[in-house]
Amino acid sequence: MKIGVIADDFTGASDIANTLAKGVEPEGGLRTAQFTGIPTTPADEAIEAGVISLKSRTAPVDEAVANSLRALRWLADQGCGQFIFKYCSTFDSTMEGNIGPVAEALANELSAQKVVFCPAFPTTGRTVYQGHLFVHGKLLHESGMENHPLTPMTDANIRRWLQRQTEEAVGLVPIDAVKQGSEAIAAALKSADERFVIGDAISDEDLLTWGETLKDAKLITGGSGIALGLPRNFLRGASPNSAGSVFPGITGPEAILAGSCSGATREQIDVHASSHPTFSIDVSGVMSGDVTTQTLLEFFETHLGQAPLAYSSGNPEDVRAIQNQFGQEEVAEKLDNLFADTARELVLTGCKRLVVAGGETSGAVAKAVSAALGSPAMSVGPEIDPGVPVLSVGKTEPIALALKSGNFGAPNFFLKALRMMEAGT
Ligand SMILES: Nc1ncnc2c1ncn2[C@@H]1O[C@H](COP(=O)(O)OP(=O)(O)OP(=O)(O)O)[C@@H](O)[C@H]1O
Ligand SMILES: O=C(O)[C@@H](O)C(=O)CO
Repeated sequence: MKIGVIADDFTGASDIANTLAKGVEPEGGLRTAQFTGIPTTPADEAIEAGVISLKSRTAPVDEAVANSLRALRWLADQGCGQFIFKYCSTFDSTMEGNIGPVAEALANELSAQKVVFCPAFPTTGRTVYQGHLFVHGKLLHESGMENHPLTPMTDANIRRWLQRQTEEAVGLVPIDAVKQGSEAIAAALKSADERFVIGDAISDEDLLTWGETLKDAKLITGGSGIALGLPRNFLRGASPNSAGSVFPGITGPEAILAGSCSGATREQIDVHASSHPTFSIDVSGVMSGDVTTQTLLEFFETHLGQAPLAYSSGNPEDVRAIQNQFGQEEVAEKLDNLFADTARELVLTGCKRLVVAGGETSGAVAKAVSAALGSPAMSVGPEIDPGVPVLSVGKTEPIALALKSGNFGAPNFFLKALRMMEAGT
């Protein structure tokens, strides 16, 4: 393995696995596998990029650090020489962490002198300018992310935000240096007094320049965009890598589960609901035990073949009200368990295509599904929408899985995902 990625959630892992598998023309991408948690056995030797999906974004700091270090050590054992700590393109974290403490631990373990932080992902509207994060041109804290149920982002100045989470001083490589090219970035990095440095980037071209600059960096941190230019560092001069280009279609029973409360997911639910059966999960009912896995399974069974969708997603006021009544962690845990148990039962009873929306929700579901199928490795198939590939899990009778980050995907994402799973490449 050449590149090892430690991703702090499952949709983020899928996102960067997609980027590494796709690469850019003419070189193409790397043979990439996404793992559910930290594998206990060595990886297939043909894999060039390994992405470990953790559920560490909102875990207690100590747990996030310990698991990230374990992941790093496993990836190092597989031969990786370069490591990426992948977090959200909206820098999802709290005042305490987990981005700062995890990055510190990884940097210390690798004795990395300079560590770049670049969440930019321009294709999905995330850009970093003068250390400020924008989402589709709006400052992060005015983009809707200020209402996130678990990690409300209330400051677009990510240099200041990261500084709250770490003892290391945090600097900036501004866009002027990036636009001048790789040598100017390298010089700016060298002359920066700080060990941690926010990297500006407002276009894919900027990210490719960063990729070239970071050719020999041991540790890089960011969104999936920062990986855009990395495969070509390994593949330049070789024939185009077509390893990931064949993905057999998977047909059969389908289900859609949405736990994300983001604006994009709620719009996708509305679009889907206009012509497909949907089940709105009553969260108070889940808390009281009136709504159970069985309730959801009955809904899916009744609507098999019609692209049925069950969702808990609510608007910010409803989410706040329910969290005030029952507690944020209690609600999240109950919903995660509900989605995980439902997914496990669905897969064990023949579901072949499963679409999931939301990072935490996807983590709970993907863990349950790969445990049910006895397979931690998922292979990366075609891209449905930017940042979301089709995955296949299981060796003999694989199922297709899509793990959609809350804010990603076109309004018709759910149907598109089910269709692409059938079509393959
Ligand atoms: N109606 C609801 N009320 C309160 N909390 C909810 C409700 N529906 C879902 N949640 C919780 O909100 C959280 C949503 O997080 P999740 O990571 O799944 O989505 P997201 O944050 O939009 O996605 P991403 O992390 O990919 O951006 C989960 O913990 C989920 O349990
Ligand atoms: O970077 C992103 O926005 C996504 O990959 C993500 O991390 C979603 O949870």
